[in-house]
Amino acid sequence: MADITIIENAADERIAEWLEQELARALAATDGPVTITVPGGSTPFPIIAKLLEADLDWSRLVVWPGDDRIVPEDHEASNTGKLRAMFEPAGAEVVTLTIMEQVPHFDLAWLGMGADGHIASLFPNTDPKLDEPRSIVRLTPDPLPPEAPFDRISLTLPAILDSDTIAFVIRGEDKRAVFDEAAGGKSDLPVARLLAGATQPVICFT
Ligand SMILES: O=C1O[C@H](COP(=O)(O)O)[C@@H](O)[C@H](O)[C@H]1O
Repeated sequence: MADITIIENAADERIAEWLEQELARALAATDGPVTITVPGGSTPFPIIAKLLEADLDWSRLVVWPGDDRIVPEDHEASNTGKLRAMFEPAGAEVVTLTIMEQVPHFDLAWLGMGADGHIASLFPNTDPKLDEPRSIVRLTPDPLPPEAPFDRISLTLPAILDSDTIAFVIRGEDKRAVFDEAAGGKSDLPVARLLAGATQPVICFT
């Protein structure tokens, strides 16, 4: 079972500071690129806005959306479009998630979670597996989430787990209960399957 550290009631500034430290450490450890995957939805963007105030060598950061909705990048539901609009002016690269991409090892895998226990776009109905041979898959959530009722593209569990550290931001009591059950091995939701396969440190900001 994963080694999970929970940081309670973390404000966006606190999470951005932690991300800055992680990125600074990774950048200092190499002359090459530092590669992270980040979530979409709504939770991460105010945190990313704070993070981008940091004085880092953004030109060496490669950002992979962990998932996206199958919509044009200028659609309001596009995770990639929002990430590109934020990270690219700072000098970072934002990858377009397609099933043709070769997914690298991530210095950091940052995840959100839905109240249904989905992570990235690995929804419960899609039965994500730890031994999935593909790194990126296209999926249809069922039921379609009303806030973003679109087909999806997503990193798979093995692709997310190929990372040095996993960080979650889980806001709200309903999500927290789902996360705690998963962390305790008491559910079989996608988040529980990921945690069951995690051998790296996991930090969860609530
Ligand atoms: O649809 C999605 O939802 C999850 C959770 O989003 P949140 O706004 O409730 O935190 C997100 O992690 C995922 O990337 C996104 O596509």
